[in-house]
Amino acid sequence: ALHGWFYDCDREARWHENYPLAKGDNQSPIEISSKDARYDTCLSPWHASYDPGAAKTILNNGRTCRVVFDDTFDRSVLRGGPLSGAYRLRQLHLHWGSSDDHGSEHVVDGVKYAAELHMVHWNPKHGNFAGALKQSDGVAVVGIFLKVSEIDNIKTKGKEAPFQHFDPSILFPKSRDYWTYHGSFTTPPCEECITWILLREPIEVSADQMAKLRSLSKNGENEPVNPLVDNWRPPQPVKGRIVRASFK
Ligand SMILES: CC[C@H](C)CCC(=O)Nc1ccc(S(N)(=O)=O)cc1
Ligand SMILES: [Zn+2]
Repeated sequence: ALHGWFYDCDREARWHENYPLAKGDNQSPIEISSKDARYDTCLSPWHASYDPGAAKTILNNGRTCRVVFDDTFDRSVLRGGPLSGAYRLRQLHLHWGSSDDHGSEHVVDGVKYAAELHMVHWNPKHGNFAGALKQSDGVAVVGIFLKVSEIDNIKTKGKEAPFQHFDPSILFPKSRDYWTYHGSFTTPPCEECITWILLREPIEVSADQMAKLRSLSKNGENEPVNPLVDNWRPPQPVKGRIVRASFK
């Protein structure tokens, strides 16, 4: 992006100086209050059909760890839930803290999770991703909370899954229960083009896996080490938006 932007607190409050949308009325993330969410019986279940062969690369862009997928055709798609039509999976990435007690972007009943996984999909009826960003129904992001499992007292050996055959639907928790609301990118330019689908059930990751995330650096090779942690935006004003729940 032309203008650099940063996460440390006071800097986030200044994003709007170069990215006016950051002060919009539909910004993300938000605080989810489960008691204020409205159970909507009309909400249908969401379905993902992902092709593991669509996974291409994993990269550290200095702001997050991102896995990109081939989205040149309807190869890995998300449909149903609050969405109409099939949305193409473009990339997934994470936001995490410097310790297990914070790191997620959305906060649920005051609970911050250690990390939050975002699976970013776009609506092909808008031609391409850049076009989809300009539409309020252009993008759908599935947000999945990560909490550190208790079983971490006993060291578990993590398996390395090759990314060429990586099926992201393995990351989905058992329950498909979700909250949905209309919001924005949580990083500049903060377009308000996102239908958020936040899964209620977090998935468990080991302390080793969290430590792996925290071992990534913001800096490039042969530069002073600058740990890539705390890459989360704080909750933004709800401004009267309704959060719907797919469950009672
Ligand atoms: C304007 C073009 C844009 C920089 C293209 C790159 C991109 O995909 N950005 C992006 C995607 C998802 C989120 S989030 N965290 O899921 O809301 C935040 C930013
Ligand atoms: Zn994100």
